[in-house]
Amino acid sequence: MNPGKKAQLALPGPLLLVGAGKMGGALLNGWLRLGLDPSLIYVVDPQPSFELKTDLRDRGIALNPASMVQPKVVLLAVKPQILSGALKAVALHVDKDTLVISILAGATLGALDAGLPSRTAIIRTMPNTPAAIGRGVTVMIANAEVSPEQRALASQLMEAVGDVAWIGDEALMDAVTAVSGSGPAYVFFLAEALARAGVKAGLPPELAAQLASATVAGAGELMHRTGTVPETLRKNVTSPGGTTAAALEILMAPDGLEWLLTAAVKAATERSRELGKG
Ligand SMILES: NC(=O)C1=CN([C@@H]2O[C@H](COP(=O)(O)OP(=O)(O)OC[C@H]3O[C@@H](n4cnc5c(N)ncnc54)[C@H](OP(=O)(O)O)[C@@H]3O)[C@@H](O)[C@H]2O)C=CC1
Ligand SMILES: O=C(O)[C@@H]1CCC=N1
Repeated sequence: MNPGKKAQLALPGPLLLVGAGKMGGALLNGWLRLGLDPSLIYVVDPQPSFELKTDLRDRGIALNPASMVQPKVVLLAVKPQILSGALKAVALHVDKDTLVISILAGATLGALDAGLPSRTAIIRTMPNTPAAIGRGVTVMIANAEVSPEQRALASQLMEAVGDVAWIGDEALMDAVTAVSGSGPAYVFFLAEALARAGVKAGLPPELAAQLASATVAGAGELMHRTGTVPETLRKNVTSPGGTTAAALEILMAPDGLEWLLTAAVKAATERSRELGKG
């Protein structure tokens, strides 16, 4: 995380978070870590768990308020399957000065616009859960109603929790979702699978899990901190004729990991397109 961004994180008015689940909660955690004023945050989540209620109360954040000042930003973080119902509720809180930011997989700018008052400023984004620790990456696209100030505000909010990339072609959003939105799950599965492989190679389960988690986390951190491309880092581990080369012969075979990831990303891209069709 860039500590220089911390002091700049401020809102021009209230932010309404609609859906405080895994991703909405991750963004909320990221913003609060950076000192965003909790009194400006309102959360709507119809059936909050005891933990969520307690957590928000302890942080001084209003949950399901009976009334609120018109928000400057509405962050829509519900499941795509309930989009139309959620938009009906959100529309009540939207006026010409409100920026609606959606993080929903598949939900197009057109679909969002159709459920909101005409000429609503909308930004479609795809974040990921490392945002909770300021290490996410978010891809964004704005509709024509978004002002330069609203665009800057959205950048500021998402840059506060990681990297940001703006795109101009919405069709890319499905593949973006498949690579970075879902991507953390692939990496966590790599840690799970590596641990299980270690057990099959004879390691005690606890040690295998420790080694696999520390290796995935350490490798990611090394790439992050050095800024070195992954190919170079991989080659640095691979001694000619050594153990890594023996493993990579399997992983880099035509039907190896890249083949599997290509199929996985294709499946996720197609699923994102399907979600967009409702
Ligand atoms: N998880 C991830 O890594 C990422 C998710 N996304 C997107 O984020 C969105 C949320 O996903 P995720 O956080 O995983 O899902 P969650 O189910 O964890 O979060 C959704 C939250 O919305 C609540 N909710 C249900 N109905 C309403 C409503 N009418 N109004 C307000 N809140 C409501 C749910 O409550 P309850 O549980 O009681 O139903 C839940 O707390 C999805 O659209 C997904 O595509 C995007 C990038 C990454
Ligand atoms: O699995 C999903 O549909 C969401 C979108 C990206 C990550 N989680």
